[in-house]
Amino acid sequence: QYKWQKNSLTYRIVNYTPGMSVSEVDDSIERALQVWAKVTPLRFTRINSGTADIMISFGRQSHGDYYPFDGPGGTLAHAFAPSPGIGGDAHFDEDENFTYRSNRGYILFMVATHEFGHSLGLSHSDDAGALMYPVYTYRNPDTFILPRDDVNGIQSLYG
Ligand SMILES: CC(C)C[C@H](C(=O)NO)C(=O)N[C@@H](CC(N)=O)C(=O)NCc1cccc(N)c1
Ligand SMILES: [Ca+2]
Ligand SMILES: [Zn+2]
Ligand SMILES: [Zn+2]
Repeated sequence: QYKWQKNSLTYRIVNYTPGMSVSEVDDSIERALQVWAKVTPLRFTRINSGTADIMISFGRQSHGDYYPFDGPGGTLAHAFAPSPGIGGDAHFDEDENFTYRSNRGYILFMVATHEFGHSLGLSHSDDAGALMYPVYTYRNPDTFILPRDDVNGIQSLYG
């Protein structure tokens, strides 16, 4: 299964990161999902208990799957391609400095939008301007526009 077979998906923010307020994390996650919803028929509904399609959590080092994080730097987060169970889930490396807007540290909104691309079935792009390019580059979250390569990628799956 390489994509979701339904357009209505649930998500749950399982825990939070100390460096940001609850509302900043909630807003970053919601806006990241909306980036993809805007260019597809996908719709995201938040639940606050039970198992969602997309379970979102922060963890460090070994955190319950076979892909332990690596401390500050290196891997910032990872997400699993669509499938039952862990598919769709997004994990963020607690040892990173995630921020709401400042360019010191990693903008959670940007990292989350990238990770949710994976959660929806996208792999990395070799287009250096793409959000799905493997390496993080700072972009102003207030003026962010989803690059054409990413729009084409997601619409080839859900257009
Ligand atoms: C092999 C993967 C587990 C690497 C991992 C990733 O791609 N996660 O989706 C990751 O954290 N990659 C780093 C690469 C790095 N350390 O620069 C990254 O920044 N990914 C998040 C990201 C966020 C926003 C934009 C882009 N292009 C990439
Ligand atoms: Ca790391
Ligand atoms: Zn993980
Ligand atoms: Zn990635």
